[in-house]
Parts: sequence; C-alpha cells; structure tokens
Amino acid sequence: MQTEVERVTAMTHEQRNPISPLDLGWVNSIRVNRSAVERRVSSLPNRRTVKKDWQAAWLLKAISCMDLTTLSGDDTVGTVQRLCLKARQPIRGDLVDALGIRSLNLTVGAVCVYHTFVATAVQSLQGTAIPVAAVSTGFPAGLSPMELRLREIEASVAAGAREIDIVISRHLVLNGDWQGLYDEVRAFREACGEAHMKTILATGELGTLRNIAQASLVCMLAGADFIKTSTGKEPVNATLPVSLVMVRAIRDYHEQTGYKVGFKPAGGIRTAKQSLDWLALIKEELGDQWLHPHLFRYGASALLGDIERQLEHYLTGQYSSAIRHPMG
Ligand SMILES: O=C[C@H](O)COP(=O)(O)O
Repeated sequence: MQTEVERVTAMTHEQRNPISPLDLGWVNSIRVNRSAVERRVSSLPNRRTVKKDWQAAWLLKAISCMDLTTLSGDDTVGTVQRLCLKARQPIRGDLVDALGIRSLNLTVGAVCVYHTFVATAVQSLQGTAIPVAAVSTGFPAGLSPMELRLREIEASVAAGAREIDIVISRHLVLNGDWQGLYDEVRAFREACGEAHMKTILATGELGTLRNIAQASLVCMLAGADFIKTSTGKEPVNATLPVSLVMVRAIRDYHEQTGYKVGFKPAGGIRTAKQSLDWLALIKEELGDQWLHPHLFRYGASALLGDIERQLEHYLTGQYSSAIRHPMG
C-alpha cells in the first residue's frame, strides 16, 4: 500500500499538460447556462460547513495552497523580504506549537511578485522548497509589445522564477479570435521552458461566462499548467460563478485528454470563510486529487492574516485584532 509521501510524489510527477492543437470545433461547441451556474454556487457556502478540528485542518490546507502575493506599486526589497519570512513560517510559532504541527514544516505554496523582485524573493527563500512566481507579460493589462512580453518571461525565469503568471490579451477573447489567443499563450508557454505557466484570464473583463469557458479551453490547449481567474486589479476579480465555469472546463479537459490542469482563483479573497468556500468547490467539482498545491492555489495578498486569526480563535476562543497578524 502507498504511503502518503509516495502518493503525493507520484501525483507531482504526473505528466505536465502539453501543448495540443487548437480544436475550434470543441471551442465553438461550448455553452454555459448562467442560471444553472448561479444556482449551483449559491448552495455552496451553506451546504458544507466545516467546524472545529476539521475547519482548522482545512485552513492549514488553504495555507499550503496559497501564492502569498505582493503586487503593489510601492513594493520594496524590504517588503518582499518580510513577505518571504512569512512564507517560510506562515503562522506564529506559539500557534504552531499549540496546534502540534511543528513536524509538518508548513509553508505557503509560493511567493508571487513582480519581475523586479524575483531575485530578492529567490534569495530570501533559499533553503526552502517554496517556488517564486513572477507576474510577467506586462501585468496587469498585458498590452506591451509581444516581443517585450516574451523577453520579460525569459528574464524572470533567468532570475530564478519557477512559476510564471502570464496575462492574456482580453481583446482576443472579446473579438472571438481563438487562433490569436492560442498563438499568444502557446508562445508564452514556449518562453517559460521548464517554469510552470499560470494563465490569467482576467475574467472580470471577458464579458460573458461563455467567453470565460472558451478562453479556459483555448489556454489549456495552448499548454497552460494552471488557469487563473484574475490579476487582482480588475473591477471584479475571483468570484464563485466564474470559478465554477473554470473548474468545469478543467474537468472536461481532463475527461477528454487525461491531463490535469491546475486552478488559481485570485483577487479579493481575504477571509478564511472565503477560502473554505473555494476548497469546497474544488473538492465537490474536481475531487480530492486537486486539493494539493500542484493543482490548486489561491492568489492572495491579505488572506493569510485572517486564517492565522481564525486559527488563534480555534485555539483560544478569542478573536485577536487583525493588526496582530501582519504579512511582514
Ligand atoms: O494574483 C494575486 C492577486 O493580485 C492578489 O489579489 P489580492 O491583493 O486582492 O489578494
């Protein structure tokens, strides 16, 4: 019988999603029933409540699946270094001891920064297995010249980023230019080389759920390792309806091709309660095999503080002030 370590090792050595030909027949056949999507997600937050020990365990899982992020215009070497310290030890030592989880060596899934801070983050995370993710390709609008976007990916990889979060050109989706979108994402994937590519759809700017489902498929055919909802900079970022459409696209893609693509909701996920809603969505729609950092990540700059606060409440029965849980 496989041990837990052997099982996780086997999973993480699954074959990477390859670049496949663009299948326009499949893309054009996609339909989304908005009211059915809304009905399904409205049942999620109330239907499955996890309490006490189970809730604490789910929150620890959420931490392990977090891309701890800073993407602000006022980022500095100092803020990135402090964020990396938090990534190494995401919850306070006294809480780790009280939870009895020191042997887990819990860390976040990755640290996500602008290209400028990749080298700082890589250096600050030395001696850990935590990868650095860079937002490249003219994040967040993705409208700089293609050549520069490709060079930016290469520069981030050369600086040590093991994951690249690219943004797609929204106008290609809004014009139904699936060939253009496929060519763009495929070129990004080729520029990433061994680095894993998360493809940000910026769903708040794509107009319809059908566009989101079609763009998800095109990005997966073009070799995306993950599809990601948002940059965090759109007027509307990660929502449950959009996430349901994307995880169902991932499920269909897996059923048709056998390849597993990861999912990353990002932008506006700030509370422990929200993190549980997304875990429930993944568990129910994709199954436990997706509930691991190699297939599921949250992109979040402020979620960790609320999770730490919730874990303290679980241990002490008291809610501490949010300022006692800084990110760095
Ligand atoms: O990719 C991650 C997002 O930019 C984070 O958004 P957030 O600051 O709303 O958590």
